[in-house]
Amino acid sequence: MSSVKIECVASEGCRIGESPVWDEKESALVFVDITGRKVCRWSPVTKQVQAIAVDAPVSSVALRKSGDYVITLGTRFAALKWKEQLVTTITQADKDKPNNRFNDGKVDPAGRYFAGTMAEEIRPAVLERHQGSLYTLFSDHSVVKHFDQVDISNGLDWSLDHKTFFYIDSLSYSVDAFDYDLQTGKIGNRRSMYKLEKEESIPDGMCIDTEGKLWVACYNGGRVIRLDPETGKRLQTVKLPVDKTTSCCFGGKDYSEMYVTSASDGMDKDWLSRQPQAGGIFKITGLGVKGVAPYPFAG
Ligand SMILES: O=C(O)[C@H](O)[C@@H](O)[C@H](O)[C@H](O)CO
Ligand SMILES: [Zn+2]
Repeated sequence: MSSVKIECVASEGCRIGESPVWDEKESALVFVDITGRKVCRWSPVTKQVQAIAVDAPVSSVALRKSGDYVITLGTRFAALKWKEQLVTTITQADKDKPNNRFNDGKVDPAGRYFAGTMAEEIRPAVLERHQGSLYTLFSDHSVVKHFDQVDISNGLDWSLDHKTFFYIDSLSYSVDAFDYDLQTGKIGNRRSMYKLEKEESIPDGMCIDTEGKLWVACYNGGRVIRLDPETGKRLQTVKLPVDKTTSCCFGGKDYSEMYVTSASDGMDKDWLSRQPQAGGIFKITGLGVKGVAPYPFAG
């Protein structure tokens, strides 16, 4: 634990960096800048970020079995062809809510794309409440709504045995668990697994490691925390040099490195001058634990 090392690998300065995903085929980290309206790809070899500009807030990106990516764009699920820089709509959600947009999303172990919505923020964490819903995009491109009344739909992942779905609605300050049916993609029996402490602030994106423990990025908390879903206890805290840590994933060789995205939206000049790396991408090594490869969307 003492050899934990944190490095800012891309300091381009996202407005809201989010949804980091390791793309093994490309040996690169894919992520989005939500309000910057960009899908980005960072190569550890060139140390450069390539970006594709899109026409709406892009809140998550996922791998696709057929190659390339799927994204949540505004209130749409869309396909993104990287080389061609081509975005095509798959389907739209929340048609009756023009002020909404998608937020975090992730593909389940069976290849279904889960993503939730929220009202557009007036400023960070300030928005019309209860406007969001959680959706699944199936491989046949049909969409199912699981529930509504969500404030800020955020981090999600599945337990190693695929029997539990973990989910964060940020303004509940809770990491929740559901029973998960991998056969059908249905969720049920919601309960709180962990309540954030005050200095941890707002729970945002999360990912699971190969020991079945959850890593949660704490927005305004400047940290990632490792939780034990069995006991509901926090096992570890890793602090970062920026407050607005938004999400995390494992990547790199054998998924032994952790990547953390961050945001700069909502910070004034003073705050930004104290944290010049705000909006950067961070690599954490020496955690002594590995992650699970991301699942590609099956459709
Ligand atoms: O990164 C996200 O998931 C949201 O889009 C952000 O806006 C923050 O989470 C939010 O401001 C804090 O709750
Ligand atoms: Zn988020």
